Amino acid sequence: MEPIVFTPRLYQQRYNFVVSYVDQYKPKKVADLGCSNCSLLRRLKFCDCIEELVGLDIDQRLLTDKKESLKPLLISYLEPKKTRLTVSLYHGSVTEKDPALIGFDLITCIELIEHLETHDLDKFQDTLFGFMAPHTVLVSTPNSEFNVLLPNLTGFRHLDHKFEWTREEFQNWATNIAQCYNYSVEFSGVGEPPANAKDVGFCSQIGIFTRNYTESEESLKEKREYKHIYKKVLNVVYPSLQDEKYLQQAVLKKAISYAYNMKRELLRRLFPREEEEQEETVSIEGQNTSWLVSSDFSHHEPEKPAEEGTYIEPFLQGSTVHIPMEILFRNPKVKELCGNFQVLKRMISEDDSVTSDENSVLFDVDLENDFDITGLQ
Ligand SMILES: C[S@@+](CC[C@H](N)C(=O)[O-])C[C@H]1O[C@@H](n2cnc3c(N)ncnc32)[C@H](O)[C@@H]1O
Ligand SMILES: [Mg+2]
Repeated sequence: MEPIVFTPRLYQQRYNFVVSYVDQYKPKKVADLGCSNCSLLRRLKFCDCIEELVGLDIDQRLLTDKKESLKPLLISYLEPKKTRLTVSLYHGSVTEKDPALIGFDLITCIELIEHLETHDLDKFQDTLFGFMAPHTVLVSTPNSEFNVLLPNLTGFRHLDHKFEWTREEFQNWATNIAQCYNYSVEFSGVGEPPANAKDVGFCSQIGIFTRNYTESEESLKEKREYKHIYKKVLNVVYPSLQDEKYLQQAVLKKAISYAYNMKRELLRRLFPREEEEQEETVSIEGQNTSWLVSSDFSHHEPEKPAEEGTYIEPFLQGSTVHIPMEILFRNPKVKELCGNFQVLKRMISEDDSVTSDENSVLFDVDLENDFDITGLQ
């Protein structure tokens, strides 16, 4: 029998299933039970909707080894997300009740249940559906009917599996739970069988449980009072635009590079290099060329005064280029980040790396050396 090759790999298809669910339903609080080497968590941390991401596993060594991989990368500091993301890892058992896992929108259990002994499975289902009671649960487990297609397989797919269920067995288990804990359940899967063996079903079967009720504040309050028994292995808050420090960095990066480009454009227009001047003249032949400003910089005045003392065009005064803040606020990204003009003004004026007066960002220009204003260059 030919070995079956899944593309993408089967485990990736399971993760893709979860990520597609997250993309579609945008849960904010997500936990992965039996998170193992944290591979799924590493993918989920890029989902912008998630604000709290938690992993739980009974294997402490694995969590300790992998926790570094969940810390923010340099890019997270350079491009902070809009929402604040907290990532935590806990060492503990899915059979134990701990308030750290209540109030979640989504809890995933990917290839976990078949690793639990029957008495632990009973405790687990009460902990998950009765205590944690998230809005949605995704459970994946092997479909034993698919095993006939796996060459050389004797027994279970993994040495640590305590059972492998047919579709009927899994669906009976899931339907009973749904009834008992007031959830609805639907079934799906990943790992398509080959065309000539469609009747065996997916290689991994998946149950999607959705809670039918809204949990009361009173019930949540009661659960919050349970003793904490999981051991925290990691708790890290990602940089985000919710933090003033990172918001200011992002605003400055956008606003100052925009201001810098305007400065360059203004100087290019005031002091065109010979070849550029010719190019510009050729390209706009037959059109009005009066904007090609004279290089007599000392007499260059701002074009349109807005209110008294405020100018809405960049201008050169002496050897300083003024880029009025109103112009910076016209940049859509700057506007989106700041929300209002006063925030932009405050962020720019508070930062020591930017020279500004009340109304403008200022750039000093070395006119003699950088531009041919004397005709000697
Ligand atoms: C097959 S691995 C699943 C890995 C991961 N979910 C994935 O899809 O890549 C099963 C994981 O469940 C964990 N596990 C087993 N029993 C557990 C328990 N009682 N509580 C928490 N985790 C448990 C194991 O340590 C292991 O990391
Ligand atoms: Mg397994």
